[in-house]
Amino acid sequence: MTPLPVETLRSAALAVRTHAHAPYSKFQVGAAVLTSGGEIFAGCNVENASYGLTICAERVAVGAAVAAGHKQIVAVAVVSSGGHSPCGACRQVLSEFGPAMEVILIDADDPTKTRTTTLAALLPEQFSSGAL
Ligand SMILES: O=c1ccn([C@H]2C[C@H](O)[C@@H](CO)O2)c(=O)[nH]1
Repeated sequence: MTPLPVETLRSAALAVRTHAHAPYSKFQVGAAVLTSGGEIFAGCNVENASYGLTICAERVAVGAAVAAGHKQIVAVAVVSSGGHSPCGACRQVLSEFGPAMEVILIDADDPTKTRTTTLAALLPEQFSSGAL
């Protein structure tokens, strides 16, 4: 298996995080997804004055990949203060396009503090098209 371009994903996630629209929570998140073809798409969280219409960084990144015609995701890098893992909704949306993807979690306060897990570990017994 080809090694993951962790540094490139980390740079993309760190760069896009600077564009986060997070005036309410002040919690900025950047995400970068890697497609099976090697392309990288990035997204940041986009909050809204209504609060409930906020879109997470991971889902913005997935949307960018899909909008560009890429539906197979092999890895996602997420950067936030503390290096937190994706929320439940994002785990489910990510699973649609890569149930076995690698998940790289980066602490924005110290980007050398990076840990890697898998979506299968974060979301066991994924609900998928196979159920329908
Ligand atoms: O997985 C997550 C969890 C939260 N957020 C964003 C949503 C909101 O803007 C802020 C605080 O929840 O962080 C993400 O982007 N991804």
